[in-house]
Amino acid sequence: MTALSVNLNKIAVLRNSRGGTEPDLLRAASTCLDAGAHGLTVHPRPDARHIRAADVLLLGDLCTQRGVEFNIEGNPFAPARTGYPGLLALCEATRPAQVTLVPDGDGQLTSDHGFDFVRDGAALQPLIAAFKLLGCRVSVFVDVGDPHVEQAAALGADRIELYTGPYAEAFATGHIQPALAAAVATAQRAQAAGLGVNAGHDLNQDNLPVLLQAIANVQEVSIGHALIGDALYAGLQATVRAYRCIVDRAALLYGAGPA
Ligand SMILES: CC(=O)[C@@H](O)[C@H](O)COP(=O)(O)O
Ligand SMILES: NCC(=O)COP(=O)(O)O
Repeated sequence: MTALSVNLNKIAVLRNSRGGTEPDLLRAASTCLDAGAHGLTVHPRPDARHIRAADVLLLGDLCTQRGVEFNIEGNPFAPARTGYPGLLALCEATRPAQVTLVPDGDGQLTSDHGFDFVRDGAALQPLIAAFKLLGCRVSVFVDVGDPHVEQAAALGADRIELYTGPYAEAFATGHIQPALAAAVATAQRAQAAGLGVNAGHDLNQDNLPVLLQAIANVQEVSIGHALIGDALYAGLQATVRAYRCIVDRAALLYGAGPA
């Protein structure tokens, strides 16, 4: 079975836009778990643009209480700075079930590529070992078509996360087959090397079923952007009705009647 881990970054984006505490991240997280999510994902960025270090601690506690998987994503090479203690320190404090290593830079709008194992392998190896010493399963972000995907196993990783952004883009344009076939081939090579396969980035209700049909044994998908967007559409009607009830009732009680 494929586990669904909900990425909460976008809830934090909305919260931070007003500088307060709403929408409440823990309430959103609990709602996701109540609805059946198998786990929670966060990708705290060093610039603290959405998830902050304090959020990671609280969500880690929630996952422990609820007995579900917590997945922290981030760049293991990004140095600590004010407001960001570094990925290893965050994992030391929260002991997530899984850490997903992603080679993203500060200037990136979002994650947009996997590791270059030839360039980064030697530096990654001791870091992977350090995360495993903390008891974390280690997954590494990998490009579809990476010719060195087996290196992830040699470096000590347990899983790869297939970067599905290009697949999602191909799906949206209707030219699915080459991107899908490449994703299947990379997943199969990883599995043959003994790695588990996770997948994520820009997955949605349209492209996810096709991916899961094509790739056997995807162990986890982490989904945030589309899922939180869908939640807005799914909830807007009921929410507007609720506010409309309030203004109509007020008009009846205190004003000239409903508009
Ligand atoms: C690794 C990955 O694909 C996701 O974590 C994605 O990067 C979400 O991060 P943002 O929400 O910051 O775009
Ligand atoms: N690892 C991918 C993830 O957590 C969510 O990516 P997205 O659905 O926000 O693109």
